[in-house]
Amino acid sequence: MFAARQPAVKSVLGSLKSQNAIRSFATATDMQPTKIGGKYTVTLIPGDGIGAEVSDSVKQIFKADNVPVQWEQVDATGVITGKEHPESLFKESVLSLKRNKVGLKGILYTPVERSGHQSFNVALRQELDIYASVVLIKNIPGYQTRHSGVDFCLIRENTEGEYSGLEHQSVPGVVESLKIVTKMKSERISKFAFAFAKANNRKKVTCIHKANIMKLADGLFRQTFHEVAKDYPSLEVNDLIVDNASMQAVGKPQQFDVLVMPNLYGSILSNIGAALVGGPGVIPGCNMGREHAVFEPGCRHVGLDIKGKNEANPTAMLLSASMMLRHLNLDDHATRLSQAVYGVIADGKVRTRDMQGTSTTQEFTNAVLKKLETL
Ligand SMILES: NC(=O)C1=CN([C@@H]2O[C@H](COP(=O)(O)OP(=O)(O)OC[C@H]3O[C@@H](n4cnc5c(N)ncnc54)[C@H](O)[C@@H]3O)[C@@H](O)[C@H]2O)C=CC1
Ligand SMILES: O=C(O)CCC(=O)C(=O)O
Ligand SMILES: [Mg+2]
Repeated sequence: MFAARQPAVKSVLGSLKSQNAIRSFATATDMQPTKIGGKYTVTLIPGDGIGAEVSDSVKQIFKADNVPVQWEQVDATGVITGKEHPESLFKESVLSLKRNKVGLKGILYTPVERSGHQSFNVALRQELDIYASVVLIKNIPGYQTRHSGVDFCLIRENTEGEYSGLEHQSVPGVVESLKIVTKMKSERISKFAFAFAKANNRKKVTCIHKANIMKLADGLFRQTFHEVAKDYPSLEVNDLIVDNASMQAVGKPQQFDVLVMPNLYGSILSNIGAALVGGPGVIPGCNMGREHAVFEPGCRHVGLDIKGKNEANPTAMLLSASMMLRHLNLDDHATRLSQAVYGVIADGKVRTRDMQGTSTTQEFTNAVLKKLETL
C-alpha cells in the first residue's frame, strides 16, 4: 500500500522513502491519531529558544496550504521564571500527546546546574515510550558541503542507556551514574532498525557501541543486535566502536547506511551528521513508539542564543512537520511542503544565516509560501 504511494520528490529527498517505512511500521503497531470533522488534532509543543519562531513558520504554511490539522498547543517550558514551576505544563503536554497520539515538538530547555530539573525532553520520551529516534542525514540538493553522497539514517534507542538520569553520590567526591541497558529494549530497537532497513531497500545495518570498554552494557546491546540480525539474512551487518564511527563519519560518511545505537551515541552522531549536511537547522527527526509518534528537529537544540532574533532556520521543523504529515497519510501535503522547502534552498536566493545567507526566519517562510503557490 505504501510503496504504491511513493512521493514524487523521492529523488530530492530519498528520506521520504524512509518516512513511508516509518509510517508503515507505526501503522502496523496500532496507532490511531485523533481525527474530528476530517481534521487531525495534533499536539504542538513549540518548546523553548527558537521553538516559537520555527513553529510559527509551520503554522503559517499549514494554514496557507489548507492542511487538515488543528493544533492543540501546549506551551511547555523548561525555563523556570520564578512565577510558575514548569512541571504542570509538562504534565499537560504529556496528557495531550497521550490523547492525540501524534505531536510536533520543539526542544525544551534543560538547566545544566545540579539544582535544575531533569530533562523534560527525555522524560517525555520515557513517559510515552517513544523508543525509536529516527534521524535522516542526507545532502541537501543545491547546498554544497565538504562531502557529497551522504545518505544515512540513525536509529537511536530513546528511553534508556546513558539518559536514565539515575545518579547518586556514594560518598562526597564519588558519583555513580547508571547507564541502563536491557535485553528487551536492545532487541526492540534492533528489530526496528532492521525492519526500517528492509522497508527502505537499505543494504547494511551497523551497530554502534563501546563494548570494548562497557563489556556488560554495550556488550549486551551488541550481542542482542547480532542475534536479531540472524532474522534478516539479506542485509549486510557489521559493528563499529563509537569513537571510530565518529571519525569515519567525518572522514568517509558515504560508507554508512543504517546505524543503530544506544542513546548518547545517537546524540553525538546526530550532531556530527548534522554538521556534515548543513547544521542543526536542517535535520528532521521523529520519535516512534507503539502508540505515539512525536516529530521534532533531529539535532535537538534549543537555540537560546538566537531566540527572538528572527534568525533561526525553520527547515528542520518544517521537514519534521512534513514527516508528520506523511505519518498521518497526508502524503500530498507532505510532499508539497518538503518540495517547497527544498526548492527554496536549491534556488539559493533565500537562505538563513546558518546556511551562509542573510534571510530571516520570516523571509524564508515567505519564500516557502511563495514556492507552494507554484507547485
Ligand atoms: N542561557 C542562555 O542564554 C544560553 C544557554 N545555553 C546553554 O546551552 C544549552 C543547550 O544548548 P546546546 O544543546 O549546547 O546547543 P544550542 O541550543 O545552543 O544550539 C547549538 C547551536 O546551534 C544553533 N542552532 C540550533 N538550531 C538552529 C536553527 N534552527 N537555526 C539556526 N541555528 C540553530 C544555535 O543557535 C547554537 O549556536 C542550554 O541548556 C544552556 O545550558 C546556550 C545558549 C544560550
Ligand atoms: O533534553 C535535553 O536537554 C538534551 C538532550 C539531548 O541532547 C538529546 O536528546 O539529544
Ligand atoms: Mg543531543
